[in-house]
Amino acid sequence: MTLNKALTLAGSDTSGGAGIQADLKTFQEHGVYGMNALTSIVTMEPNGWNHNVTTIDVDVVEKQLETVLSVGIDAMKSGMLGTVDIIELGAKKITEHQIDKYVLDPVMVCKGEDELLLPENTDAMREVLLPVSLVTTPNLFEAWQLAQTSGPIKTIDDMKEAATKIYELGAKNVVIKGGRAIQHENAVDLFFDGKDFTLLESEKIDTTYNHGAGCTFAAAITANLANGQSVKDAVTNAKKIVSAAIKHGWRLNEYVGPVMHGAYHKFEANN
Ligand SMILES: Nc1ncnc2c1ncn2[C@@H]1O[C@H](COP(=O)(O)OP(=O)(O)O)[C@@H](O)[C@H]1O
Ligand SMILES: Cc1ncc(COP(=O)(O)O)c(C=O)c1O
Repeated sequence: MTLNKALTLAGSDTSGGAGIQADLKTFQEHGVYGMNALTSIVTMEPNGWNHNVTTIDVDVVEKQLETVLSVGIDAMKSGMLGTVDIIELGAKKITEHQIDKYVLDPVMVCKGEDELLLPENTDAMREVLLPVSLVTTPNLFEAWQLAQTSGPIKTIDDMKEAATKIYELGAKNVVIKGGRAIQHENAVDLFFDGKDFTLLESEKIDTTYNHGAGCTFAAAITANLANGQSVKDAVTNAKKIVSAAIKHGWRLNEYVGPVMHGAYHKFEANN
């Protein structure tokens, strides 16, 4: 038996809910063999849970990418990338290795923190990663930054405007995650393939235990693509996975509640 293979180029969330940990757990849930190239390590201070980010040297990131790409992959995603050098390296490898199933999760902030990590990273993602992506999955804040719309995205019409701009920047498919913040009764994501807008709706869950939701969503899309699904099916099915993961989110400690990555298959797949 062989398994389809996926690569995540992302940071390590030492607390286990987001980052490569979320990606590899989600790949596993989809029967996909996960491999990774680590870009950064996020640690938390026990007193207050403030985040510290240590970036991996770009040469070491390149060696990891070469290791995985020499094996061969069916799909790839990226998450927290750390520096412009790593972003440019990612784009170069995607082009050189003709990776056509690449999902760009343009991670700019950790949940609950509004401050942009590094503005130059956003510019580099816009310029070199959007054009090589098959799908990109910004949240409302990230879509605003990538599309450079006049103000924050609040409504479905705002999402449509931003999705159109991000498509024009080169992403072949755009999913803007409305989540709990969008002005709508449901958690609505907007899917745009350059032709049609599709709203993906699920019940808005009242929880703060949502750490890792964005990573889990993008990883599920990547796994579905690795397994041969169309982009639209991959995104639609990933929405079910992340909704269940949020619904069953849980309290890790007084500071953070991760999603339950495997909740869909554990609790809901047979209902
Ligand atoms: N409270 C919520 N209830 C239901 N779905 C949600 C909720 N928050 C986020 N989602 C969904 O989870 C996925 C990830 O979104 P989000 O958490 O906004 O991403 P990110 O982690 O990048 O900020 C999206 O499909 C979004 O609609
Ligand atoms: C390594 C890493 N990647 C990505 C994220 C983003 O997580 P989320 O999926 O909650 O947006 C975080 C947040 O803490 C992180 O530590």
